[in-house]
Amino acid sequence: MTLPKLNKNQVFFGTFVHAKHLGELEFLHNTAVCVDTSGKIVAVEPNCNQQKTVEALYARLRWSLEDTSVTLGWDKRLFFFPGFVDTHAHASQYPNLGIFGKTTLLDWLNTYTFPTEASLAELPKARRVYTRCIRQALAHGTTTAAYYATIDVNATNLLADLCFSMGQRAFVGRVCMDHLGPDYYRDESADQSIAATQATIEHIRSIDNNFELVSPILTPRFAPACSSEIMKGLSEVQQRTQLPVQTHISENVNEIELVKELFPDCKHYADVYDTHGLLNEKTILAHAIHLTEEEADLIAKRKAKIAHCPCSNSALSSGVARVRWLLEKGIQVGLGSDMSGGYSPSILEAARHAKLVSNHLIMPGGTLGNLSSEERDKAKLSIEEVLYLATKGGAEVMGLADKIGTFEVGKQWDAQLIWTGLVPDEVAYDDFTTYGATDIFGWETPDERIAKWVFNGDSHNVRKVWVAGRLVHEQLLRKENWMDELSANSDLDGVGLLDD
Ligand SMILES: O=c1[nH]c(=O)c2nc[nH]c2[nH]1
Ligand SMILES: [Zn+2]
Repeated sequence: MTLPKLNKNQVFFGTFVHAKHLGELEFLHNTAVCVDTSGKIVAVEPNCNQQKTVEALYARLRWSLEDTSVTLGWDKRLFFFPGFVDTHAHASQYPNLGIFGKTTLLDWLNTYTFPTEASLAELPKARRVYTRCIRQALAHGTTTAAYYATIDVNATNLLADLCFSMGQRAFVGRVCMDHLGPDYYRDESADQSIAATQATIEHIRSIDNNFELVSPILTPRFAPACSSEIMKGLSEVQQRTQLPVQTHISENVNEIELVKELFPDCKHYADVYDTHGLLNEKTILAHAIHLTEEEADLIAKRKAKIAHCPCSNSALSSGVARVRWLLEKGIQVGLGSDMSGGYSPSILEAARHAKLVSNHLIMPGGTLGNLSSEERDKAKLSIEEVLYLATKGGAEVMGLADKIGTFEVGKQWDAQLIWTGLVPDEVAYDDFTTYGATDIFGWETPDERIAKWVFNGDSHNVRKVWVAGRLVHEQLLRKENWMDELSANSDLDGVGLLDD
């Protein structure tokens, strides 16, 4: 199968905000973005006048009014933002969001995680869990995700089917683990694990043969759960298929001790993956908290990527990753929800948490608390930086930077429409939608509006979400065309409409 073409071209009008470079947000006001029927951006026209632009653009693109649908975002409380990229998420752990008590990694796996993952061999349950996971991720603006499923082939295939049918761009990995896991949840052997992985690759090829939307990803769970044979086998599959790889590294101090015991001939944790042929530019390593200088240098040399998972790192008391240090080594970093080590499906939550834990790192008593004040200030991440990690950084980590992450000609229309105002009572479904948490008065600068959204926003701000040009989520409101009416009546300075 291939993705069917859309039946219309599309033009989106309004303000577009994106991060083309680390630490910089670009605001494109009064802009039109044109998307063709393959979901690709074919024109970005700043400073446009709606009527004139439509006429000129349609002439240039040879589009006609009948073939084109228009989405208006003419209101200062609205902006388009690139869809979020979740570089590390366990879809199979979705029912456990928020449930972790006082556990740390290794007892958390045994207490909560392995029983839940094993239970998804029951396909009706897997369907419920995966459907709700994808729906929530889309509703939070996540247009692309790197998912771990479980060891079960049928349930993994089901996750891939659901991503494809619900329209989420995804990497879907069958979890490989022939060691450490309990008897009831472990691969029988390395050979069986590789054959099962191969079966999921074939299945995904059968639903999306060019891996346009959904792609397989090789998924050795983490070194302590994998024999040398399984890792070597997966490396051979990777050399043959060029598929991406995802795994965990250096998350927890007890885990690192375990890796030393299990692989005494390896120099360190990163060396385990390197000597088994799994450390290369297609590898996504989650956490990377306690890496040594030598490990980080090796990761940089191999061009492997890092999924920073701050919500999980805090929830499981794992530690604080030194993101600035990783970035300065030239390592590409994205954000991961790591549900359900992380407590939230939201990459906006991961972004705000990434900012806050970078402050923790340099507080008195923090890992970098003894640095000079200049160096401490540098270690902190800015809002612009965490939004870059949430979008373009994530795209780089997933090897998709030529396709997604910013609003540029040639990229796919993977986007979210964000609303930062109040919603009239007659339109909202509940009080929370009416009042929201992002309360814009109207006097804020564009940067301040973004800051208020980053620290107070959630899925209530996400009005519409598109992947590859397809509308995949729309927030339910009582009055369906409320947004269009608002834009049509807006004088571009509509803030204050609802003020007391
Ligand atoms: O955060 C994590 N979640 C997991 O499921 C896992 N498995 C191994 N290591 C892990 N870390
Ligand atoms: Zn994880």
